[in-house]
Amino acid sequence: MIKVLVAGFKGRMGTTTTNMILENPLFELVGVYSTSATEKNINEIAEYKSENVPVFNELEKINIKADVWIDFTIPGAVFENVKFAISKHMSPVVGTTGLTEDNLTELKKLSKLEKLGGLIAPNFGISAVLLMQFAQQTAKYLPDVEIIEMHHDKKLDAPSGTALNTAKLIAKVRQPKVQGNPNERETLPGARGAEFEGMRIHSVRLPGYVAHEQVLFGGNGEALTIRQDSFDRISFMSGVAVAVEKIGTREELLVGLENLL
Ligand SMILES: NC(=O)C1=CN([C@@H]2O[C@H](COP(=O)(O)OP(=O)(O)OC[C@H]3O[C@@H](n4cnc5c(N)ncnc54)[C@H](O)[C@@H]3O)[C@@H](O)[C@H]2O)C=CC1
Ligand SMILES: O=C(O)C1=N[C@H](C(=O)O)C[C@H](O)C1
Repeated sequence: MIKVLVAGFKGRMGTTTTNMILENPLFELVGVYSTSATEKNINEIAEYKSENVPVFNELEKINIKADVWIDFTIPGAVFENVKFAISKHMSPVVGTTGLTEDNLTELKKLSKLEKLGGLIAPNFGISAVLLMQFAQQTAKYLPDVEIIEMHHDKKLDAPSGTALNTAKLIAKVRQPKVQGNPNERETLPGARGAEFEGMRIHSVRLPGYVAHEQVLFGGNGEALTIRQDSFDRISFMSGVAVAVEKIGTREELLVGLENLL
């Protein structure tokens, strides 16, 4: 069985992930971590009363060994968490957003030194992975593009990791260009959204939403819109399970679930 630790286990994604790990016969939950936890064992939580899994609320006090460290925490914590996991030879499987390019470079270096597989996935949902691939393909032919991401109103970061990654993938293949009227002027600041390499990214936050993205392409007298919707956090779980199963066969840190599919 693959031994798993879930960091951020009390959060929206952490709870769904903890349940998935407990239900999957290939996985064994050997520890959970959250800085906000007050319990010593997960069985103090009514929903998990028949389980026996230690709870940690400080990184340095984590004294168990897992094969895989799953991280769904917060942008401000993920870098230190992943460095810790790698130093203890636990393969990181990370959904938390907010890692910078410099962070990624350092984590890749550490994984290589440790000869340890790991995955950072901006999105574990297959619909989002496909959307990013289709968008990258489309941008070769329709370079005028705007991205709209829509999320629940508890989300901390904007734009979403998925939207930023979509823009990065598109930027790799499209001719650099600044879109819109060169003389355009915002009469309300922010009206044109965030700018990434000439593309605009718009972030919507509303109750009732989970995670959604539209990529809009415009051409001469035509347009193409690509959209994906995660209506439920269960949509991310098959991607997380694939990553946990396969990451032990790798010896480097990968970015993007498509590398394991
Ligand atoms: N890659 C993907 O497919 C997905 C990624 N996400 C990302 O995952 C992250 C978590 O999202 P949610 O579960 O919605 O957030 P959440 O706010 O519900 O959960 C975060 C949890 O982390 C805990 N936490 C805070 N600091 C911590 C630390 N230093 N160490 C351990 N735990 C800590 C909090 O107490 C909280 O319980 C976000 O960055 C989000 O963008 C969310 C959904 C899918
Ligand atoms: O915070 C979320 O909910 C999500 N975060 C990730 C992101 O920022 O792209 C993945 C998904 O969009 C859900």
